[in-house]
Amino acid sequence: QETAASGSLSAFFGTKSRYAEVNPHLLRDPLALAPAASGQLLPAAACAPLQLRALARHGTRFPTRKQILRLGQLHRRLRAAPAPCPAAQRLAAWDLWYRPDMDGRLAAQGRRDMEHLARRLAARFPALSSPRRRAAFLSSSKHRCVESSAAFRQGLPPAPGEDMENEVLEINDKLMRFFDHCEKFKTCIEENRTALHQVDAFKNGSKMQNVLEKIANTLCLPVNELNADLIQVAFFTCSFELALKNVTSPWCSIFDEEDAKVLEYLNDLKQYWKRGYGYDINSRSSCILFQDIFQKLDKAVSEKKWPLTHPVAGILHCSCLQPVWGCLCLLHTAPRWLQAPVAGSAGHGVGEGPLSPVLCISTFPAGEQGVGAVHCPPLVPRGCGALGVSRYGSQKKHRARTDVPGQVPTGPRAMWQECGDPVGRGSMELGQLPPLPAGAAQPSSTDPCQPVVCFGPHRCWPWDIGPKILGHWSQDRCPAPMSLSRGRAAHATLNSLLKLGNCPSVQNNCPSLI
Ligand SMILES: O=P(O)(O)O[C@@H]1[C@@H](OP(=O)(O)O)[C@H](OP(=O)(O)O)[C@H](O)[C@H](OP(=O)(O)O)[C@H]1OP(=O)(O)O
Repeated sequence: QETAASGSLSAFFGTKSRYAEVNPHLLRDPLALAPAASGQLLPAAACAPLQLRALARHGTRFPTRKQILRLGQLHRRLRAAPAPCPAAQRLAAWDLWYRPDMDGRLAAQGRRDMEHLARRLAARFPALSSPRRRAAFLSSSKHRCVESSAAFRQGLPPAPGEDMENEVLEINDKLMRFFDHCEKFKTCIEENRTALHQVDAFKNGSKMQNVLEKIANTLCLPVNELNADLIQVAFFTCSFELALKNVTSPWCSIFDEEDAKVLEYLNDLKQYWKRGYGYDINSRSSCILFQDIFQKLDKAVSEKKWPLTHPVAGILHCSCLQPVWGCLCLLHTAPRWLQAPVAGSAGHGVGEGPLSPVLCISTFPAGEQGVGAVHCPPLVPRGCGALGVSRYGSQKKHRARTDVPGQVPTGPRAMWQECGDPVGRGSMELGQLPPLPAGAAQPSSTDPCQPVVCFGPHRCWPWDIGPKILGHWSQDRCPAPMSLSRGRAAHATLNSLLKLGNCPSVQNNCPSLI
């Protein structure tokens, strides 16, 4: 019965899915290459790859500290008052083997994931991974990513006569955890308590309440002792036990498929509003990585040198892959999400299954017609039409995106230009700014992460100098500019602006939150 439970739930684990979920053949043979998807345009055999940039999420990890502490809280509650319900008894007797210091660390399964991934990539691109060519590694500073990079290296053919220990591993959080370095993202989304208001609304809505009541009943607990976070961690534990130990945990037995859909939707909502199309800055925060990739690919294409430059593997987080996918228009798209009214309804808006862990892009030196960007299986793009392999040039310049957050990407818009547009949606024109005070930095025209404050449609300033510039403006004429009150930095700026009596009439460069 429990095996059946885990089997039917595993389609709803979202970002916590075990990797083989998207490629079930890997359960039988972890080195088997996925067959080409039907209709996929693969590079002609005559094409020789020039350069490979792979972005991969780290291998299977333990839960983060935050989730382990939540699980401990629920487990303690179940142990404190052994209930007459069999499910509660089973869970109380379950061995809580996670410790807070496991905090998202790479697990043994994660090391295998990465080694096997490298071996599959090497088999797919033999010319790029020959022993003569050393790979370079970029990694986020998180231990799970650093350890994943080492495991990935183990899977590549050893370079003869070279000391693998001395190979290049660059820890680069500006590229591999770009969201931590994007001021606008931090201000408007990360530190802004209202940015995920739809997630909070869903947690407190009727769909979630139904799940809470069912589980409370199953566990013989008062419903007011449960909440969405506790139920979610119980569900995550079901997924972690499957991914880490390949077992069906007793935690799975308290959920049925209807509950799983609601919990999948809850996780999807977080990803959508924090990493996906919910806000433009989510994908734009990845511009620095996006540009780095395409600049290096451009160089490889223009130089067409042989032997070729090193393949570069970047090991990072799901939270980084999703914005990059957003830039490339590869994320599961929004319409089904948005059809679901916000508070308390779900079901039909549920996401579309597990996210793929790897995006890799490579270029082929066959001239304009043959230059291609390859999205390694198992990435199945949604919402932008069939895209297994696409022309490099069109991928770079013409990925369709929408101007309306959360809607289906439709019209073509040059990503290059988007990444170079600091405010977006035409709300800033540098040429029309009033003169900057002596010594003040001009807002960068290429950094979408730089927060700016706008006064009037064409008067935008770097966040920190706005108040100084406008100190002389007239007082007492402004209604409270509510649009500025988002996020900690926004509050700080707003306070100083109000003291100065200025009238910030447009926006703080945060996306609209309603
Ligand atoms: O597991 P959670 O819920 O703690 O969320 C993880 C994040 O923790 P946070 O929400 O910031 O406390 C976590 O953030 P940190 O790297 O710990 O700052 C990651 O973003 C993680 O993604 P990945 O597994 O590293 O690819 C996140 O995992 P996903 O949400 O991508 O599954």
